[in-house]
Amino acid sequence: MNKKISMIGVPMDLGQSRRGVDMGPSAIRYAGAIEKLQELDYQIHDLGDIPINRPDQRENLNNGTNLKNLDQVIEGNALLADKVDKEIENGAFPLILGGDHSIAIGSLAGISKHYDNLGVIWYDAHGDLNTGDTSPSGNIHGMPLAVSLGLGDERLTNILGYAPKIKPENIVIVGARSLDPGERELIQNKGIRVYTMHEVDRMGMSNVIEETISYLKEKTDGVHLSLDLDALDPVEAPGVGTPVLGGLTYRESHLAMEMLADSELITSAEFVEVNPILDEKNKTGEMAVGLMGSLFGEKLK
Ligand SMILES: NC(=[NH2+])NCCC[C@H](N)C(=O)O
Ligand SMILES: [Mn+2]
Ligand SMILES: [Mn+2]
Repeated sequence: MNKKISMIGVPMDLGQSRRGVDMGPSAIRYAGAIEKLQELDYQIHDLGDIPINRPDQRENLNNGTNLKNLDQVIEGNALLADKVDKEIENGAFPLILGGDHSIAIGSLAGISKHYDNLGVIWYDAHGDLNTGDTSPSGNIHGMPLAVSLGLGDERLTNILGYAPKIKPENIVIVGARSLDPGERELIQNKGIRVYTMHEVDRMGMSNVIEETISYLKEKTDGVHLSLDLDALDPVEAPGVGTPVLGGLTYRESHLAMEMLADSELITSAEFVEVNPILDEKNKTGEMAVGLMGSLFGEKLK
């Protein structure tokens, strides 16, 4: 793995409706992310947080659409995309801390520029494959994967001036258990590979990740891990804004991260949706750091 990591916080909470997820980057740092990675011999450059324009009085600048806070989400993601782009150019591994999942729009915009066939592992209870037309909520954090496929509002899909960012056959979703009708249709039509909780239960995480690795290995030249903490079961990881029962365990997730570390496939990553206001003593932030450790090669022997 690239030993040079650039850490970028994105205190974004405008892609959804619950306050507090803007404190996610602080919670993850406070749980010891930098120390953990230093212990593993990485050289960490913490770039601090991207400034997010969050007026106290939420104006809901929808810009004539049903997408909540569209203007501010675009603004924040454009800044993030630029920063990520530059860090990769400098030879660093971008490690992005959220913030709600809408920030994957900016991450992927900045990352994918550098690859012909970027793979994406979307570790999430949700598909985040909605567009303005299919979204039940208007929350942009339910749309970043669709946006990255080039679907939805052009101001989102076109960040950094190109689209699409990724190809459907280069995506693997793991842990899904809440998919809206429009998302299911898209998965079918585009042939996106999804391991729902049903497959995880039947096959076991070990086989799921083994298949994921061999599926992506052949055709990608880099793989981004987008890890939404709500992939984990909310009994274990309560600090998330859109919890869904029946999720992945912390142990299972560790195994997944360890196998990904061994594969040496991952070239960028983000940890999103940690909401310390909804958490219990920063437990979810600590889990994010624990999983990060495994992803970056932490071993007991
Ligand atoms: N990143 C997330 N937690 N996304 C939750 C999305 C929930 C729902 N599918 C929606 O579109 O509103
Ligand atoms: Mn989710
Ligand atoms: Mn998500």
